Amino acid sequence: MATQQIPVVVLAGFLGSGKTTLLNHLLRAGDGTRIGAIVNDFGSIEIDAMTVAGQVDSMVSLGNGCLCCAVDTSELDTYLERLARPSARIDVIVIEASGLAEPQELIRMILASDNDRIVYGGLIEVVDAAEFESTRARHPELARHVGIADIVVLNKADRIDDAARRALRDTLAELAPGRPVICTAYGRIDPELFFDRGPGEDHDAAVRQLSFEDLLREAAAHGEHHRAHRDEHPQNHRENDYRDSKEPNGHPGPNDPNDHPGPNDHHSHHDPNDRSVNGRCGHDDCGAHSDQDHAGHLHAAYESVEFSSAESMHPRRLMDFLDSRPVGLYRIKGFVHFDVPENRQKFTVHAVGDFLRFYPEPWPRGEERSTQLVLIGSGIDAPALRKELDNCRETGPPEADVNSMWGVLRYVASHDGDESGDE
Ligand SMILES: Nc1nc2c(ncn2[C@@H]2O[C@H](COP(=O)(O)OP(=O)(O)OP(=O)(O)O)[C@@H](O)[C@H]2O)c(=O)[nH]1
Repeated sequence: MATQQIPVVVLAGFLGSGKTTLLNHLLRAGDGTRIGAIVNDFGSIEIDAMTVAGQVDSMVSLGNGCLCCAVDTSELDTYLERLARPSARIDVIVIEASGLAEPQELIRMILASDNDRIVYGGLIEVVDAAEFESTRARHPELARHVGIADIVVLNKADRIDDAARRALRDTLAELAPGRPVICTAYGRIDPELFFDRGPGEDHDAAVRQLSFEDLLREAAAHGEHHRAHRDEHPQNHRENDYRDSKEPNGHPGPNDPNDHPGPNDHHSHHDPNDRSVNGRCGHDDCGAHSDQDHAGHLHAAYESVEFSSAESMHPRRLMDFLDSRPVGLYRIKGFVHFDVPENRQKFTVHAVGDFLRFYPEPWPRGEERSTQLVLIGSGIDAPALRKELDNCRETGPPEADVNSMWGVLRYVASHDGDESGDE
């Protein structure tokens, strides 16, 4: 018998636009809505997954590489299956795409799933107010991503002035006609706009948080294994097979679309009916349906470099590296360990274009101090970047003193938006 289906919302947006920040806000402000998060990192060190894992128990990570290019979607199917299991009592599943993913490919995967407990819940496209126009000049396909969104979040509104904000709103309204454009700072949106469903009456507060370990245990109890799943459900794993939507009117859209322009809105831009007979998503402008043809995908032009070090980093040498980073190196994220008196916290670092911030916090109990960085860019020299970072390590007795921290401390900002850093 049909039960209410769980909406699967795709959270997309270019590198560093604020997807993880928004997701963490939803997880904190969800007001009892049980959110299952699936995080897709581009680099093999899963920085986003680590950040989100601190906020939510029901989180699974699809690391390394763009999910949109997965020829074998069984991993996604497996995770959707786990999160949608009635015992998980999840109200909504959010997939945070990598900053280079093609959202229409993710949508296609969700629509193609034969899991009848889930339903595609809409695309939220996060736009970096400070970077959008220059990024769009380099990647015109971003306009297409905005064009297929159900809700556009104009994030980092704090970084531009009123006139620029008005101009951007107009541009986005043109790119996504009829779709709501919501201006935010630090992704602080009203969760009601995204999630139609509050917790059901049968939701016992005591069991509200189900840990990922619980999900794994449950999976083990069911003898579930990635391969087993594939063997059991070979129909899930056809390659280049675009099935029709399982349920043409599958959107739950419990909200009155006139009340809440949420992604589950019946007027969603992605009505499953809006698909041609071969099951493709039906958008003329999608242009990237072949699993082999990713030349037009954003990530085709980008590569990621991972760097890890058990040794502490010399702050001045690291700042020299960051200050002289090549233009193509658009995104850096990770954690840095400095062995400097009074500065031995975990320094989370984010660079997005010219933007650079450090966020010092105590190291979580039991977490080994180390530096882990992911660098993402276009036309970058990976071996040279790794070598430069290697040179920032303190391989002998720590040389850095408090004074050498000044360069770093100039860029310290708190997570809640205290913008004290220089640019
Ligand atoms: N000033 C400002 N900074 C923001 C805002 N939202 C996010 N940031 C900062 O932007 C940086 C990147 O944010 P993330 O949430 O990690 O961005 P993302 O889209 O998940 O990044 P990728 O997954 O790498 O694509 C972090 O330093 C955030 O603190 C905002 O509204 N204003």
